[in-house]
Amino acid sequence: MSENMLTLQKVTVDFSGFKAINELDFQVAPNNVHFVIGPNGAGKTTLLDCICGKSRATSGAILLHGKKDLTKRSEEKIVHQGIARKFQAPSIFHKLTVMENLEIAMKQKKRLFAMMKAKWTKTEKQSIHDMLDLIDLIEEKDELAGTLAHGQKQWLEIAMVLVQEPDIVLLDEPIAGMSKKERDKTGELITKIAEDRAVLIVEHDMDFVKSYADIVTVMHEGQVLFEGSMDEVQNDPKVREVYLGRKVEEDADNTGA
Ligand SMILES: Nc1ncnc2c1ncn2[C@@H]1O[C@H](COP(=O)(O)OP(=O)(O)OP(=O)(O)O)[C@@H](O)[C@H]1O
Repeated sequence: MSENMLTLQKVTVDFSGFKAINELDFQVAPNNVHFVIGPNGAGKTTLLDCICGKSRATSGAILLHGKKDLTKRSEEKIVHQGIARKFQAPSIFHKLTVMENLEIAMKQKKRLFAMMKAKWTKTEKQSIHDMLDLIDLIEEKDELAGTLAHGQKQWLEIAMVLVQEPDIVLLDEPIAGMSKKERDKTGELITKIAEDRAVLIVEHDMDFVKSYADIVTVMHEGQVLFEGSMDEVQNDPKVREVYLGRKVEEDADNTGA
């Protein structure tokens, strides 16, 4: 059995007495597309925040490859150690080309000394080309990033995360605002990404989760309510009671059904 890549042991995130995450035990295994779902306020974003160092765990440990407790490390250090996050809103440089955006991401990975040498190595050039190929933006490489379609901007940002060669990629609602075609393409991209690393995704769109999940964790009140395949999740009475049952009604209200 493969060793877990990331392990959270009794992690608590306490905001002035309110525990958004409460003694959470949680694992992410390599090569898994791992979704986190749950009602509003369940602690999903806080989970990503404390893994990437944006919020601090008040107690507990976060271990990468069974060692290196990340709870005291800076966000920058955590990225260097192999965990990279893409936030919901794209933060690409609109006035730079697609290629230049990827080059900037690549430079962030290089250490200052290496950066001063300036020239790209053959391997780095190949890596940028592979990324453009992966996100299907080779033809658009010289276009300004600001002119790309919404989905293409999101894929570019995913590629900017990937050139940093993370072991784990964290994604926050990656398909928000996308067309059906863009969603399908994003799902395929995520599946490919997970061939070499783990992908942990917070998502509200259950059809998307169902199509691409290897494993689904349902959170509720800062803890794991249930974990398993999407079929198991959908058939679990506790999950239906606190989340999926309510969600079906909410989604129907939102679409006016
Ligand atoms: N910085 C903060 N200070 C105080 N409370 C916070 C802070 N960040 C989050 N919370 C609270 O922690 C709880 C969990 O929030 P979180 O954003 O992690 O939930 P979520 O599951 O991602 O919800 P949603 O699906 O609505 O995004 C919420 O009650 C939220 O109000």
